[in-house]
Amino acid sequence: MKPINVGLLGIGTVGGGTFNVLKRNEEEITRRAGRPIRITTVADKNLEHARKVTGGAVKVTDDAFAVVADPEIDIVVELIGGYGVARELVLKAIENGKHVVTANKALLAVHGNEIFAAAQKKGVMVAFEAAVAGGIPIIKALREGLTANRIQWLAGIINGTTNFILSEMRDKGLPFADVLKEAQALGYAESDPTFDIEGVDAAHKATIMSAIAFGIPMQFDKAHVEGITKLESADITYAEQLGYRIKLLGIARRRDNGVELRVHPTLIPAKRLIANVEGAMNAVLVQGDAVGATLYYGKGAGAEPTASAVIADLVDITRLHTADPEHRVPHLAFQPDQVQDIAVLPIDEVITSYYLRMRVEDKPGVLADITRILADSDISIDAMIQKEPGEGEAQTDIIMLTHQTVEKNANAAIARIEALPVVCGKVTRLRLENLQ
Ligand SMILES: NC(=O)c1ccc[n+]([C@@H]2O[C@H](COP(=O)([O-])OP(=O)(O)OC[C@H]3O[C@@H](n4cnc5c(N)ncnc54)[C@H](O)[C@@H]3O)[C@@H](O)[C@H]2O)c1
Ligand SMILES: N[C@@H](CCO)C(=O)O
Ligand code: NA
Repeated sequence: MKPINVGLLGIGTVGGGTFNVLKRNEEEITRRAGRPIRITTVADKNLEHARKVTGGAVKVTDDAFAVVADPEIDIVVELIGGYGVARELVLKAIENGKHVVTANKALLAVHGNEIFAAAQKKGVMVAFEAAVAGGIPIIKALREGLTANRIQWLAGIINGTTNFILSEMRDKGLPFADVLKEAQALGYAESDPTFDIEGVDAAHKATIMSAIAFGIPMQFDKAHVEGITKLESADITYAEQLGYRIKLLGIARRRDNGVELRVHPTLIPAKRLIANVEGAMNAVLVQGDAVGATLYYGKGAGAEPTASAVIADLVDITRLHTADPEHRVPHLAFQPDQVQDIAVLPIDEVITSYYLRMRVEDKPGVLADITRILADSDISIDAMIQKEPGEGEAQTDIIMLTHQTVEKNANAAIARIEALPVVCGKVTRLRLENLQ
């Protein structure tokens, strides 16, 4: 059996994992793929490290462009990351007629439309299972397993670093900065960890999933992105008291007038399975009209879990590459000429429930003033806590959970509440999803 030849660009965390798993499970993988998958060349700008990992078994170079131009290479695996050189290398590989496997969600969310169009034109495959939720086969599930369904919404814990931070802060009371350093040492974080903690990485992944779920282009620039850096521990505690957990969720939801695409800290009922996903684990909940709710769980980051997805893509390509391009699974689940230009809704138009925390004067009638404003705006209250003021304190906290409303309506009501003389400072507002 003639091996399929792979050029590996970047042998860091994921590249190293890919190299090792491919070697360890070589026989089993060959039995599945139908022919050996052989890494023939590794390109990494850190030559010494690349030589150490590969142990002299393959050709090592610091010139990734030479690899994408090498006529012997059938598949290029891009594990460098970022939008710069990675974009150039992927486009060059496609131009040279090579299939591409990438774990680079940033690249696909921002330049995916260009990359998939180029691949389509050239008749090559671009596979990216590792780009969303690492080892969980969520791309496969959305693209192939759920094709009978009109997918209504999906919501996922799709950033291991932030889920790890939230879990460790809640369980062990550890400070944010210390836990972030630990996540970096464990290889979960992006090279720029602000992408993790500010929600950008999760938004890249949600963007990719929204395209496959709804048959729309990548619209990362329209996604609403909020991270966990402004989250206060008081809200994590109050949420627990009300029976909720706070998770950084990536949400994509079909509405009559467009698609919601948003990442933000979200209260979810503690009794939901997904609320109990802890540490660096990921989980994605997908609601289809025929299948109902389905939940996908597993390791979303780290060397070997991510390598698992990279290699699954290599096997898929090995099996399919001799197939007529017309008969392959479409890159983005829908046939390329069937992608619909459905717009992502501005965040003001999103429909969700809210958690509101406000500091108020401990005076009669305060609660009545606040509930009147909410009633005027047609916002129902679902649950409430009013704290006793501390010893000698003239102020106290009120926490409310509301029913669903359009965000602009909630914002207008909150502005009126903040204008009340008995309300001190800003109202803390978090979104809440029941995920049903
Ligand atoms: N680490 C994870 O758990 C994880 C999970 C899923 C997806 N990803 C994605 O996988 C990709 C790789 O991530 P990683 O964590 O392995 O990163 P990494 O920083 O550990 O590895 C990147 C490697 O690329 C090399 N490199 C950088 N510029 C280069 C260039 N111009 N030419 C050749 N080599 C170059 C670096 O020397 C390094 O060895 C990123 O797109 C990341 O978002 C990572
Ligand atoms: N930085 C990412 C890696 C996996 O994509 C995370 O923490 O989930
Ligand atoms: Na995946």
